Amino acid sequence: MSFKGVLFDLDGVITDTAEFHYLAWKELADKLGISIDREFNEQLKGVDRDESLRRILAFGGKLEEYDAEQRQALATDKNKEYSKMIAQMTPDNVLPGIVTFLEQLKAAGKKLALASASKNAPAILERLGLSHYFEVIANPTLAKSKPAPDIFLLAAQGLGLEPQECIGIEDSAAGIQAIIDAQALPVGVGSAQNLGENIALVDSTAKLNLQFLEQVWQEAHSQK
Ligand SMILES: O=P(O)(O)OC[C@H]1O[C@@H](O)[C@H](O)[C@@H](O)[C@@H]1O
Ligand SMILES: [Mg+2]
Repeated sequence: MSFKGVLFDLDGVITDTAEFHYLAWKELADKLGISIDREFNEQLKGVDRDESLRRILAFGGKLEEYDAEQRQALATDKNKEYSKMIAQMTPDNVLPGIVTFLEQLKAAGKKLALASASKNAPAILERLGLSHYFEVIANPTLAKSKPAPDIFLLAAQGLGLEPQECIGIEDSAAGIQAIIDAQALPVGVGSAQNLGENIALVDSTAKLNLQFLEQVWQEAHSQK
């Protein structure tokens, strides 16, 4: 038996919007007098908009200064900047190897779903010209933020599969935790230092391919 579905994160896996999120948050943080760097940014990856802002404010010791309504206004400002960046995106912004990988998965009859925390996900997939590969885009407004497993559970359910029949692909620590807790099989894009020692990893999306996923699946299931 092999896996039947693949549940994809978007930002940092399919396209490098992780960088745009960072730049937009950094601009806002600078205005608030809070200095964030790329190392701190790892804690924002995969996490939803309000929780990201809360983490930035807490990092600057200013969380108590802003109530939910003020945070909402700040998050809207950030999203305006971010929206300007994504409006410039084209199919050239798809990360290396991803189109070939999606083609391979489709040809092998795998079902594909998007399990992104981003409310901008449908617009980004459109700009990248990739919407038609995905049967389901799980709605993040119906799910608790990663590391809760909800968005992956929703994505698997949308495909009509059990999470145990799926592989989840993520670039964030929060997302890997969500995949594990959903009981799907995680594959990380990134370093063991950021994502953990005990999961299958690639250091570049160019290394994602069907054969690699089949191998990871067989290894995980032969250990049982
Ligand atoms: O603000 P958006 O587009 O709804 O995105 C929410 C989150 O989506 C995740 O995919 C990103 O990794 C986070 O950095 C981001 O905060
Ligand atoms: Mg991501």
